[in-house]
Amino acid sequence: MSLPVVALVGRPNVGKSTIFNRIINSRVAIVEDKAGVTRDRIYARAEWMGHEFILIDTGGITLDSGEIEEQIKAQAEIAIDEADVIVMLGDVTQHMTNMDETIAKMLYRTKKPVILAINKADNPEQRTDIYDFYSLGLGDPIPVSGSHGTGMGDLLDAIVGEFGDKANQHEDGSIRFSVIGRPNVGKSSLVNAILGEQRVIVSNIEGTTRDAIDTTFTNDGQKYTIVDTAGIRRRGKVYEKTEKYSVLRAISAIEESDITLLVLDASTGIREQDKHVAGYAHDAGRGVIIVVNKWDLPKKDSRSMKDFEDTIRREFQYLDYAPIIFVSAKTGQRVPDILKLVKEVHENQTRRIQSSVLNDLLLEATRITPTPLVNGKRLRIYYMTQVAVTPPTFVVFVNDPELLHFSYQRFLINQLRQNFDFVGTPIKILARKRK
Ligand SMILES: Nc1nc2c(ncn2[C@@H]2O[C@H](COP(=O)(O)OP(=O)(O)OP(=O)(O)O)[C@@H](O)[C@H]2O)c(=O)[nH]1
Ligand SMILES: Nc1nc2c(ncn2[C@@H]2O[C@H](COP(=O)(O)OP(=O)(O)OP(=O)(O)O)[C@@H](O)[C@H]2O)c(=O)[nH]1
Repeated sequence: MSLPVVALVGRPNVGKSTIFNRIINSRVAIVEDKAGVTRDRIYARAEWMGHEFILIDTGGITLDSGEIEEQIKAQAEIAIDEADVIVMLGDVTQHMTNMDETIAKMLYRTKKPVILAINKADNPEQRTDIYDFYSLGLGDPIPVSGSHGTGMGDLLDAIVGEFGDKANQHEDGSIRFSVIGRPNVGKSSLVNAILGEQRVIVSNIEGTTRDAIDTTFTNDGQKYTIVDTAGIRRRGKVYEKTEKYSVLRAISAIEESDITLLVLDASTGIREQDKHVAGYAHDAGRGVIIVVNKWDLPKKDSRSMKDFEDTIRREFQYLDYAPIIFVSAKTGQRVPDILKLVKEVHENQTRRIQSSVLNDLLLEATRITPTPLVNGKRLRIYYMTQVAVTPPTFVVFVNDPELLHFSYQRFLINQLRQNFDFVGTPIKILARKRK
């Protein structure tokens, strides 16, 4: 479930974003760039030889003010705090600089694996020039050329070679959820309100590699883990005030959870930044619950809740599956219902439907709404089966996958939602050609 995080660091202009884009583009097929969701280019999922990971370009996270020196120090700190593997980039055309030494010195402090890659080694002579960089004391430098793409395989092999067995870390039967939202919506207050009623089993356990703090407790016989409360309780570093960093923090919390609570503030309404955070929650394919906090504040009448709900549905159309709950961390109103909802969504996202039942549904659905005719060719659906949970993923075997357009896919998803409880979870449909 949780993916390893790889961070790129290096002084300005060494080619971090070029290398970043190279690594991303090596697996274009997996990127799902959804329209309407703002993408931050500092973060992406990547894949090499079957190993999936998260790549961060720390160069994209800059402080509002500060000298270059301070900027790169903050970037190196982010890598040290967030990553499982750090890649330090140098530039062979500029040789080794004082700034490279400064970064290297910071990286000595970490126990995490550091890989040294030297960029702009575009030709054989330059590839021998990289040996200067041995004196950084970070091991064998790997020559790469972001613009030509050479050496990328060696770099990626070295990166994935450092991944431990991270995927099997969280198999303790607990439902993992994260609490995300823009600053000041009341995330910490909510976490405290939820925890206030619980007997916390384990708290403040440092993540194995990341500098994250998870909290585990049992409620009504079910174990829960709140992921990454470190990101919620400020640790007081300068870069934590930057928006890109808080987005990054939210993203790693989402990636490590089954369910994400997206917190909105009833007293301020929906802001642009809420939409960015919501987009990431949706993209990850996990369960989502929209929590409208500070419900004690607005003046209310019988329509207030419905009105707010309508606004949410309009602003976050892609989150149409997410239930909405109105709470107050301050008064405790409906706070106990949050965990009930988390448990329910978890049941839904792990729900498995038998193929025979699915095919009865398919028969009925295609009877009500016949499959479309596309350029004179009719889509034929032969069979449907569930292949995965979290999120529930269904494969439909068809005569021609190109004929299964978004609207009919949408129709099938709606049929599934009408017949089974999938509240809180996205549903994926994949088309395969029947042989
Ligand atoms: N010759 C050569 N130029 C490169 C290579 N990779 C990147 N460059 C160039 O180096 C410059 C800086 O590249 P970026 O990827 O923007 O560098 P960066 O480290 O992200 O820079 P900051 O955003 O300032 O941190 C650009 O002009 C690139 O075209 C390479 O492999 N060979
Ligand atoms: N009236 C009211 N105030 C609340 C409620 N929840 C939180 N607040 C207040 O809102 C402010 C922000 O709450 P926090 O819990 O610190 O918010 P946060 O989202 O963790 O903030 P950041 O750490 O900045 O991301 C504080 O002054 C809280 O007392 C609520 O339900 N009702």
